[in-house]
Amino acid sequence: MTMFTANWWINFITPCTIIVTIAYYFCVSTFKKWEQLNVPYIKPIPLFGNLLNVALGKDHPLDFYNKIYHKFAAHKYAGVFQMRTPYLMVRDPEIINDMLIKDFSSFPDRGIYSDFVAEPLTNNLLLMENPQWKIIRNKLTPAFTAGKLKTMYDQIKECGDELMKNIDIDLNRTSNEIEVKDIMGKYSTDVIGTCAFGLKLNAINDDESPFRKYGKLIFKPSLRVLMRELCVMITPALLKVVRLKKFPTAATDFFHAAFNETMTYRLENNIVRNDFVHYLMQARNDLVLNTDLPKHEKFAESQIVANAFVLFAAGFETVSSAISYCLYELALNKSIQDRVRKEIQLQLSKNNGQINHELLIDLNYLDMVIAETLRKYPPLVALFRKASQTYRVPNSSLIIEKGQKIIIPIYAIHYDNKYYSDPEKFIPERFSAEEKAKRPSGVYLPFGDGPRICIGNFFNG
Ligand code: HEM
Repeated sequence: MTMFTANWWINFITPCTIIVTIAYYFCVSTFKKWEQLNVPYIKPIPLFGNLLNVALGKDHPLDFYNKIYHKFAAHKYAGVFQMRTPYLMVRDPEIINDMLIKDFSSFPDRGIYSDFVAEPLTNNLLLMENPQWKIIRNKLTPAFTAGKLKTMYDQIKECGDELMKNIDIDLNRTSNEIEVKDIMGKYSTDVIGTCAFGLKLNAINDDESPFRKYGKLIFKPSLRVLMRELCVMITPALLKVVRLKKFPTAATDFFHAAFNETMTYRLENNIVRNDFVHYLMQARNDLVLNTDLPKHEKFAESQIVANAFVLFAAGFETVSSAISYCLYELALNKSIQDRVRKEIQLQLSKNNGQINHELLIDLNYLDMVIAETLRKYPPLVALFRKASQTYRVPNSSLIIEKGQKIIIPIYAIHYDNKYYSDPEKFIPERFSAEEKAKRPSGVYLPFGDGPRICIGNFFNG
C-alpha cells in the first residue's frame, strides 16, 4: 500500500515537473535576445515580457511605448518584449528613415499576424505581405491621386451640407451640446461611402445605418480583441486553439455581403464610376479572372472584397478621429478658431463662395491646424515593420536577423520636446514652412512613410 502511494506520487510529480519546466522554458525562451545583442532593455517577466500592465488593463499600449521611449532617451533603439515576442523599438529619426524609405526592401512588411484562411477580410493591403502587397498596391494607387480628389468635391460638399443640417438639429434638440465623435463618425462614413464606393449611406440621418453600426463595432475595444493580441504575442499557434477573431463575425459577414453586392450590381448594370470600386474591379479582372496568369500569381475573389473593406475601415475611423480632435482643439483655443474662420471667410469671398480645389490649397493656416492635430493625436500610436533579411543597423554594430519585428513609436516621437517644444500645447505654427525645415525628417509620421505610407494620404489634403 505504501509502495503504491509512493509510486503514485512519483508518477504524478514527474510529468508535472516536466510540464512546468517545458512551460517555463517556453515562457522565457526568447528573453536572452536583447542581452545577447547588447541592446538596452527592461527585464521581462516570464510569459508577459514587459507587457504585464497592458495585459491587466492597467496601462494603455500608448503609455507602455511612451515609458520605454523615455527610459532609453540616450539610446537610438531599445529592446521590448511584448509577451514572448521581442521587438526592436527604434527611436532615432535617421534609422527610422532608413528602415521606412532607403532600406525599404529590407522592411517591406508590417509583420502583423493574421490567419487569412480563418479571417479572409483581413487579407488586405494593411496586413498583406510581399509579393502580393506590391501587386495590389500598384493596382489601387491610381485611385488615390489629387486629380481623383478634385472630382469628389461635390459629393463631399453634399455630405457637408447634411452634416451642418444635423448639427443644427442636434443643437436645438439638446441644450447646445453635440457628441462630436459620433456625428463625425457618421459624416466620414458617408464621405467614404459616396467617394469610394458610390453608395449613398446616409448614416448622418439614419441612426440604424448598418455601415455605421458595423463600422463602430469593428473598432470597439473588447476583451476578445485584447485576448487575441496577447495570444498572438505568446504564439500565434494559440489562436488555432482559442479561435478568437479580429472582428466580430456579424460585422465581417455584413461587409463581405455589402461589398460583394456593390461590385455585382455594377457589373450587372454596366456602371462605370471613377472611384475605388472601379479600381478594385479592374484589379479583379487583372488578378482574379485573368486566365493568362500562372496559378501561383492569381488572387482570390475574397482578396478583392477584403481590400474594399480595408479602404472603408481604414478610411472612416481615422478621418473622423482627426476631425473630432481638430474641433476639440479649436474649441479650447478660441484665437486659433477665430484665425481659421477668418481665413476660410477670406478665401471664400475671393473664390465667389465656391468650395473647390483652388480654395482648399489656399487654406494654409487650416493646413497647419490639421497637421498639428495629427501630431497631437495620430490615429495609430506606432508603426510596425518586419525584417525580410539580415540587416545591419546603420552607424551601429547591431545586426538584425530576418523576421525581427520593429516598432516605431509615432506618438512618443510626436511628444518628444527635442523635436516639439512644449509638446502638450496646440501650436499650429510648428508647421509653417520655416519651422518644418528646422526639424529632421522621421519625426512627423501620422501617415507613416516610405512605399508603405498610408494610401489615403492624398485624401486628407
Ligand atoms: C487622417 C487620416 C488618416 C491617417 C492619419 C492614416 C494613417 C495611416 C497610417 C499611420 C498607416 C500606416 C503607414 C505605415 O505603416 O507607414 C496607414 C495605412 C493605410 N491607410 Fe491610412 N490614414 C488615414 C486615412 C486613410 C484613408 C482615408 C484611407 C482610405 C480611403 C486609408 C487607407 C489606408 C490603407 C489601405 C493603409 C495600408 C497601406 C499599405 O500598407 O499599403 N487611410 N494609414
